[in-house]
Amino acid sequence: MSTPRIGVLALQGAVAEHARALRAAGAEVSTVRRPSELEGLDGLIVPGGESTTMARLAAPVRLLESIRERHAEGMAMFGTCAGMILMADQILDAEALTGFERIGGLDVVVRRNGYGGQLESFVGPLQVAGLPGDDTTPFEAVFIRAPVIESLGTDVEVIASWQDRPVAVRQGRILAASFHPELTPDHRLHRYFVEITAEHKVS
Ligand SMILES: NC(=O)CC[C@H](N)C(=O)O
Repeated sequence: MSTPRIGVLALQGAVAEHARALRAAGAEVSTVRRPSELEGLDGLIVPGGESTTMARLAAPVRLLESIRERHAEGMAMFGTCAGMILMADQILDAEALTGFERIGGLDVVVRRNGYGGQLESFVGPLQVAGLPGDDTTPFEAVFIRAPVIESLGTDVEVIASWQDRPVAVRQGRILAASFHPELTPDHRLHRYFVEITAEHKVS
């Protein structure tokens, strides 16, 4: 199987950390700032940061619409924190996103900042189902102004929960997490995404 090509949306947020983790997980990595840079990608990570800032920066070149189209054509997506917010079909407490185009496609309802503000950031050890290699060692998940997943559709599989609430989910070739998997040296979630991307690779 050839190496999957995975982009990292690089408008704002934890871009370099995702790129490093993806390379360590065996992908060929590039950054994406404009629609033409989505060409030939098998997968895309939309990082954490600030969903409102990303939506505003993407708007002039209609980048989020292009991501939605490329996903419909087969590109896998992994949204972390703000990235998950942009992929959610419904967002609560999202007045600041009103009028901005989003990606959508993930059948969940999320609440922005549902885990509180910056001072409520925390690290939670998670059991994540289906990770490549070892899925018994807890994954140290970093939550920063994280979104709460309030509800999910029947096609959405919960792969990790924190205090009885889902925090990582998969829906076909979409992976999403409330937390920041790129901020710790544990690359198992990135490897999992590389595997999903390779499974759905069209080229
Ligand atoms: N760490 C994060 O990505 C925070 C997300 C932020 N609360 C938002 O709405 O985009």
